[in-house]
Amino acid sequence: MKIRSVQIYVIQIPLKTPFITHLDTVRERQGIIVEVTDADGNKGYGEGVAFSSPWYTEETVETCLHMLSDFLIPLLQKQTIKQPEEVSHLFQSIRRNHMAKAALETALWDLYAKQQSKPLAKILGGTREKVASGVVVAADSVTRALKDIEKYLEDGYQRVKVKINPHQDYSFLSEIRRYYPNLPIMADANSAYSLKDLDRLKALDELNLLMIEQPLAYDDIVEHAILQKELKTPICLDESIVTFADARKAIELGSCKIINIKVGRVGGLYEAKRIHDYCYDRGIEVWCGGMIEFGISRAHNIALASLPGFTIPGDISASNRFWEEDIIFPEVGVENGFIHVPGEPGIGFKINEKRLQEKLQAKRSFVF
Ligand SMILES: O=C(O)CCC(=O)C1=CC=C[C@@H](O)[C@@H]1C(=O)O
Ligand SMILES: [Mg+2]
Repeated sequence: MKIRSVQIYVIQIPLKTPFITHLDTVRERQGIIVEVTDADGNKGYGEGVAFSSPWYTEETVETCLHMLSDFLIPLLQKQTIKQPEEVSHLFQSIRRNHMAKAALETALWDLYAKQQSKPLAKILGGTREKVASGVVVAADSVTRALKDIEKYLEDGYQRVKVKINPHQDYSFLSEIRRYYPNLPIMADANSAYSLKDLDRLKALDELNLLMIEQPLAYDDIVEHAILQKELKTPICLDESIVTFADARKAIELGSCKIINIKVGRVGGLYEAKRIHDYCYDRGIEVWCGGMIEFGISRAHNIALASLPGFTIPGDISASNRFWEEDIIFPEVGVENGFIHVPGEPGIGFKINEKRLQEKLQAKRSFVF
C-alpha cells in the first residue's frame, strides 16, 4: 500500500453533558486520531477509542500511544502490506492492545478504500444505504433519563439504551416503560451484577426489554450461559467478546443471543467482520456498539453497520449527541431514525482541520 508516513494526533473535547455509568463519569473525551499517508498523498484515518483511564477495558490513551509508537508503527515500517486484511495477521505477534491496533488498522482500511476509489462500506461487503440509529441514555436519575429520552425520540432515534446497576434497575426501567409502553429499550449493566442477583435480573423479564447487555463479569462467558438459561430476556455480550474465538465460544456455550460488536474492542475491522460473518451464518443478531467517539470512529462504525447481519439499531448516534462540534465534515446526522451510508471513497467524511487543531494536545510523526 506504499505508506509514506503516519501522524498521530491526541485531542480532547468536553462532552455536552456528562456520560454517567456506575464505573465512571466521562466529562472530557481524550482520543487519538491516526492519519496514514501513501506515496500519492492519499490519506486514511482511524481513531483510538480507549479512554483516559482503564475503566472500560485495560487500555488507555497513554498505553495506545506507547503501543502505536514503539511497536505497531515500527512493525508496519518493516513490512510491506498489499491489503488491509494482512494487518491483523501482522499485529498478531503483539498480544491484545486491541484499541491501539484498531486505531492503525482502521486508518489502513480507509486508505485502501480511497486507493480503490470505493466506499469503505462496499469494500467491507456492506449492503445497506442507511443504518438504523439508536442512542444511549447515561443518566443517574429517572427524571433526567425521561427528559433525555423525550428529546432523543424527537430527534428520531429508533431505540434507547439505558445504563443499569443494582441501585438503578427495576423501578427505574419500569418508570420509563410506563411512559413509553412500545419503545424498544435495552439495558446495559457493564458487569454490575453477579449470579447472586438472579432474582433481580429475572424481575426485569416482565419489562419487555430488547436485551440486557453484559450483566455479569467483563471476562466471563460461563456464568452468562447459566444466566441466559434462567432469563427470557436475551443477553447481549459486550466486554466479554474481545476476539473471534470469544464470540464462537459464547455462541457455542449459549452465553448470549446477541453480540455488540465494537471495532476497537476486537482489534479492528477485519476481526469485527469475521465475528459478523460467523454470527450471520448462524442467525445470531449483532449490532454496532459505540465508544463516545469522535467522527472518524463513528464513520468506521457506519461502514461496518452496513453489513447485512447488523439487524439491530446500533449505538451510532449523530455527532451532536456528544459534541458541540465534531472533528469531521460533514457531521454525522440522523434522519428519520437512520444515518446515510456515504457513497464517496473511503469513510466518506473529511477531517475538520480547524476543529482538530483547536483541540490538539499532542502530535507525533513517523516517516517511512
Ligand atoms: O458511544 C455511544 O453512543 C455510547 C457508548 C456506550 O454506551 C459505552 C461506551 C463505553 C463504555 C460503556 O459505558 C458503554 C458500553 O458499554 O457500551
Ligand atoms: Mg456495553
